[in-house]
Formats: sequence, structure tokens, C-alpha cells
Amino acid sequence: KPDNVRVSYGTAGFRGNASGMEYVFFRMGMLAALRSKLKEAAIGVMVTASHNPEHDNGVKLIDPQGEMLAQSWESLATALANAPFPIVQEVLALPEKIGTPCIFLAKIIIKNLRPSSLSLSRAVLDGASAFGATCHDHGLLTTPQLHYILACYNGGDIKVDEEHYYQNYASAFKALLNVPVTSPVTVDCANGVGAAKLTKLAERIGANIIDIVVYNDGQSGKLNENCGADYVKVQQRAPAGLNMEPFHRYASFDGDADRLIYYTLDSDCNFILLDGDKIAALFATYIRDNLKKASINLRLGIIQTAYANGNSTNFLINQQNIEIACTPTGVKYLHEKALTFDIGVYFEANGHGTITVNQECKNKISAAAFDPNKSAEERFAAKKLKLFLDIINQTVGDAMCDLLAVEAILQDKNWSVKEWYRIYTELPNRQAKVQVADRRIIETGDAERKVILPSMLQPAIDELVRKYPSGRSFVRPSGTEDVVRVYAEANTQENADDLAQQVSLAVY
Ligand SMILES: CC(=O)N[C@H]1[C@@H](OP(=O)(O)O)O[C@H](CO)[C@@H](O)[C@@H]1O
Ligand SMILES: [Mg+2]
Repeated sequence: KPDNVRVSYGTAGFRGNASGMEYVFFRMGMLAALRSKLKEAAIGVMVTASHNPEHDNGVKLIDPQGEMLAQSWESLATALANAPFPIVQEVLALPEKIGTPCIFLAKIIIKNLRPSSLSLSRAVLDGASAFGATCHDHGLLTTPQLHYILACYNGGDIKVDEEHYYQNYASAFKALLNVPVTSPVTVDCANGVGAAKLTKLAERIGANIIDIVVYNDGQSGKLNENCGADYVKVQQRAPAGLNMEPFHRYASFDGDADRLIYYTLDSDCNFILLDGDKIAALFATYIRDNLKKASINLRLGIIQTAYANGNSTNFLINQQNIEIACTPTGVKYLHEKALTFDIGVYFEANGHGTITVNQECKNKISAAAFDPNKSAEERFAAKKLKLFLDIINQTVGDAMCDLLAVEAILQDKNWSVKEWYRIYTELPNRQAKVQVADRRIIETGDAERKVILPSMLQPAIDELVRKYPSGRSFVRPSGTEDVVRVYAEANTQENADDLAQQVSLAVY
């Protein structure tokens, strides 16, 4: 461990340039084993840097039910990763083992694409073995597949494997669809692990049911380079080399396939993005409509972050009357909040999201599907809702499951992508990054919508925002990159760009 380097368990675990990071991975192996002992259950370790460039890598821990590592352990992870060597010796001498610890490990991203994954996974295994852990290395998986497999394993299905995942979601999708999807969907897999996995899932469903065309499968392009969900969302343009046709459905995953966004061209060949906000709106209105049709009374909520487009929030609150909550960035916060609703739909604007339903509500919906006191229409809506919820990976945002869910809703509503994108029109927006000497001096509050420190920054932002109609802007230090992120939206693209630039200068 280099003396002068400090790392921290950020928005999604440790992440950074892969070289010299072995000690972090080794220590996370140790921590995973320790947590496994405490929980008396298997713990997941994911080796990935998601949408970041190929030379980066990262590691995150997954708790027994497939949820993110408990926040109380994040500071422990940071302390362990930064401990000078003698302290590590002390940690190694920590008290007696409780049972046999067991960790799951998925190395993701094909060897030649993220070359560091092999040695870094090895470091995790070594660290875990030092604590006597039994390790199950599942090889290449998407992040959500690992969450799913871990949750099934700890639920008692110790033989669960990747195939189980495909069978489960392929049959759920087929059960929901009454007729095949008529037009194809093209999916940019960011040259990541999602390409091979989506191909397998599509095979299990069958090309006669849905035609999924995989683009950027990693055969030639580089991981996340000029492609993938983050690129398309931030650049607001198609992945390089993709020849688009108006009204065709296109989607992008990120490198570890936990983000999904859609896009298309309108009749004037304008690029139209359907991001996490629009997927959330589609899911939530579909659920709400079916709850109503089934006469089931449940509390439905949507959870967003400050990055949600202002018009998506307006649409959901004012036109659809759906309850909304806002949390800081990072799916762990959104997921936690979603669980406070009977049914929680959460999405980051960048396309990471899922739906959570508590078991009691799930039972209520299933029972309604067979309730003789309900009308045939009510029972039908309840059944549809149950089948729809079956294609959702409730443990975490899952690009493959979310793709199937979108496709199923569009088909059921007989909607093309046009009806979907027209539910509301986004305010033009811009995201920017500012490199500063120390981003950590910026502290935020109110779910990151306001800067608290340095104290002169928020008044400066307020003054700039006032100059632009429908203006809104906020800044926050990134939890995954050494930058301060700036978000701005306004009535025109020019104004949004301008506002983002002015605020960036204020930050600098
Ligand atoms: C604006 C943005 O997209 N931020 C992303 C990014 O976090 P930052 O803390 O902004 O670097 O990576 C996170 C992990 O993938 C994701 O949860 C989050 O939404
Ligand atoms: Mg990801």
C-alpha cells in the first residue's frame, strides 16, 4: 500500500485506475469474509468499474439478500483499505471465526477488455482465503446477475447458477406477453459483459417472441469507449457508428449491465433520449393504472435524485398525481427509500433503477388475481401486474430485466416509442465536470440540491439560475471520479449550456 494514497468507499465501492490497487481488493476480500461470518451467509464481491474506461477497475460488496453493503460498513471498508500495514496485521489477528465464511465472486468484463480484472479478482480471493472463506468464483457475470444469484443462494437455493437467471426471466417474460413483440430492438452493450449475457437471454426467450439485435458486442470496440449508457446519456447522442432510423427502438447498457436507456430519432431525425426518468414514468404509470383497474389500494412512490429532469418531476406530481421522493445520488439511497413504499419505483436519470415490492403487497396482488369477489377485468389487471413484477430483478437495477419490462409494457399498451417519449418533453439540460484541487471541500444538503460549504457558492449559483427561464442547477463532488459534477437545465439548450458553464466557473 502506498503511504501517501487515500481511497474511500464511494458511491459504488472503490474505484480508480487499476494499477497498484491490489491491496484494496485484497483487503475487501478480507472484509467480505468477515461480514460473511457476522451475517452467517454468503457475501458477494463484484469486480467492475461499470461505465468507466477500460484502464479503471473497482470493487463493491453485496449483502446477503442481494442489497448493497450496509452503509455502516462503508466507513469500516474505508478504514481497512487505508490502514497502514501493521494495522492490517492486527486485523488479520481478529477474533475467532464463526462458521465457514463464504464469498461469491464475479469477475466481469472480458479479459482482453479489462485486463486488470483477473489479477484483482485473485487479490480478493487471496484476502478472503486468508480469513478461511470458501470462495465460489462465478466467472463473468453482469452486476445484477451476481446480486440475483447471491440472493437465491442465501434463500436456500445453493445450486443456483447463471442458467437459473435466464430461465427465470425468460419464462416470466413469455408468461406476460400474449403476442410476440412485432418490431426489433437494437441494444448497444458498451462492448461489455452484457453482450454475451443478453444474447443468452434472447436465445432462451426465442427470436419468434422478440428480436433483440446486439450491437457493440466487444468483438472489435473498446469497453465503454464512445458507447454505452453513460456516453449516450451525457453526450445526448448515439453510440459511434450506429446508423439510426426514425422511430426504431435503440437501447444502451453500461459496462456491467446495470443501467439501461433508450433512444430513437423523430421524423426530422432529431435525437430523442428516453432515460431513467422516462423509464420510471412508464413503469409507475403502468403499475398505477393496473392497480386502479384491479381496485387494489397500495402506496406507490417514485424515487428520484436531483438529476431527474424537472419536467419528469412535474409530470409525475402534477399530471399523474404520483408520490415522489428525492434522495442523494447512489442507488443505495434510492433503494432504501423505495422500500418505505408498498411499491417503490426508483431510477437514476442515467438509467439505473428497479422496482421494489414488499412481500405482503405481492401476496395481495397474487390473491386479487384469483379473488372470486372481483370482476373478470379486476382479476385480469391483477394477474398482469403480478406477471409484470415477476420480470423485475428486485435486488438491484438490471438492464436486461428492465429492457424486458419496457418491451412488455409498450407491447401491452400497443405503443411505439413515439407515444412513450411524448408523455412529457424534457427540459434541455447539460452535465459538466470541473477538475479542482480538492473536491471534498464541497458539502451539500437537501438531497444534494444545495451547497452548504463553501458558504459563498450557493448564493452564486442562485444568482446565476435566476437569469434563465425554468433554470435549475446544482453541484456536488462525484463519489466515483475526482471531479465536481455540475448539472443545469433551462428553457433552451443554449441556456442550459450557458448556465452549466457559468456555474462551472463559479465552482472553479
Ligand atoms: C451523475 C451520475 O450519473 N452519477 C453516477 C456516478 O456517481 P458519481 O458519484 O456522480 O460519480 O456513478 C454512480 C455509480 O455507478 C451512479 O450511481 C451515479 O448516478
Ligand atoms: Mg454500472
